[in-house]
Amino acid sequence: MARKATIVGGGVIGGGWAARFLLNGWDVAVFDPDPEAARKINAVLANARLALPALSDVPMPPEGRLSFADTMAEAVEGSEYVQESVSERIELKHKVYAQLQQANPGVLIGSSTSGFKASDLQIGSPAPQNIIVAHPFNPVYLLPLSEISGSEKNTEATVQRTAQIMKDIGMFPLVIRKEIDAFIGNRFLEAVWREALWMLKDGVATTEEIDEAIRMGFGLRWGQMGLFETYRIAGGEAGMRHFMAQFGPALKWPWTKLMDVPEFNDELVDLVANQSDAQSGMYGIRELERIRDQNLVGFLRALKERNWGAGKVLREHDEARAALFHEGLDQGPKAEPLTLAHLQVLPGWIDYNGHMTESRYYFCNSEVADAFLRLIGAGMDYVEAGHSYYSAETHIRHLGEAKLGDRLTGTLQIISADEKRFRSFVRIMKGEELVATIEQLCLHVDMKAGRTVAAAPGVYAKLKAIADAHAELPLPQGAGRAIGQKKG
Ligand SMILES: NC(=O)C1=CN([C@@H]2O[C@H](COP(=O)(O)OP(=O)(O)OC[C@H]3O[C@@H](n4cnc5c(N)ncnc54)[C@H](O)[C@@H]3O)[C@@H](O)[C@H]2O)C=CC1
Ligand SMILES: C[N+](C)(C)CC(=O)CC(=O)[O-]
Repeated sequence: MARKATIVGGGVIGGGWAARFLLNGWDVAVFDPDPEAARKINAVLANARLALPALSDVPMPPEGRLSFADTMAEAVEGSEYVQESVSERIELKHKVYAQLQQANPGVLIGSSTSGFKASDLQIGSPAPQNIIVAHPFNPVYLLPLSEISGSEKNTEATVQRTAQIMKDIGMFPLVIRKEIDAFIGNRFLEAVWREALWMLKDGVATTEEIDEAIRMGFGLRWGQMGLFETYRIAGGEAGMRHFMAQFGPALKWPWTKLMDVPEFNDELVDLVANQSDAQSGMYGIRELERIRDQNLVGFLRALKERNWGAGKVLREHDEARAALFHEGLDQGPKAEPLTLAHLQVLPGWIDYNGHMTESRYYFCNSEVADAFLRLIGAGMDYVEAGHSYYSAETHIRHLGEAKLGDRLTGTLQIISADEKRFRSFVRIMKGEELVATIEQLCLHVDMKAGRTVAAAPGVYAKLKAIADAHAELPLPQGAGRAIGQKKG
């Protein structure tokens, strides 16, 4: 049965949380008295469906069920976790916790608050130990950070449970070691924000110039290394100590107006809002969200390739999902093709013809073949020890169409095998429909010597057992075929 999360407050952040939980397979019940809430959440969800699955080639679990509740009690019934995302008003948050805890006394409540401490949120609660901060960053469905901040009333077990829930939905829980207003991220962002407002107010720069200064330069650095690792490199070979020696004195120079705040009045609001309209008003907000999401997906995927920073979190989440997805795939030799992969057609797999692009058929075959190699004991350990199977020849037949979101299954039949090679026949199925077949000859190679050799006895024994079982099957239709062309 799917796990259930409750989202109270379905605005910008609640919508993002709902999308993250749903796309990770949780059922989600939303409570928000705003009559527009369902429309807004569905708009966020539509963008999230385009973006989140595109981070990975590992399929997401089946999407959870989204429901909108008429009361908070209904929303929280049977729920494992509540993410409170109502407006940033402490008395409103207190009111919400009172209702939630009355309806479901033991439920764990994480707050999206941008700055209230857990001990502020817990005031007046009969069960303060169950209220904790889980502060996300927008867009919640793409950015992994969730700052977990508890008070002395929270037990370590509660902190760890919240952190585990965040991990389960692909986030990076950063447990804050001391209670402070605004945690780490917003304390930092607030400093940057104040400086930006001063520069606007003083006529030093426009909103656009400030954004260019960030996105053309240090913003790119921060996304992958943060502040300290970046400055360590800036110290040259002598590293951080040299950096400190050179730039330490600047702490006393008048570089910043941080100690003061510009007056918050209509004039300042107009200045910022008008310049922002001039800079970006040609895009709708949902359109800007999609642009942002696509940029983030590309950036995050690049980090994942390098297993670095946020990319590492994505990779770990992929591995956890892949393990779940492929659970139970290990199969003994039987006179039937082995079902070895479950795949989902992702946004990046679609070509200009609106269906799965050619190279992904080869990718699907690789997923099936790699699962087969693991099954016979020729996985990564075997490769690292110096032996592997190389593809020598491949023939793909496209028999149907795979479209965005389709779930595909890959089966493999061994047509023939000996110590040095095997010939496989992979079927890519969409339900009962045969979408493609991929026939391949693989050679067993000593990677160092660069030549074919006999497989290790243990590997060959497993391969042979499967090949013997499959010898009872009829030769698949289309096996051994060359490209056919009817004379017209
Ligand atoms: N917008 C942002 O960039 C971020 C906001 N946050 C925090 O997330 C929380 C929500 O902020 P946003 O989503 O930006 O605000 P928002 O204004 O977009 O959404 C707030 C939602 O709460 C709903 N609401 C009001 N009273 C309610 C009640 N009694 N029960 C249920 N729902 C109720 C409103 O109808 C609205 O849909 C705040 O605590 C904020 O500090 C955290 C990270 C980033
Ligand atoms: C502006 N803000 C304080 C609501 C920002 C956040 O809380 C985090 C974010 O997404 O930048």
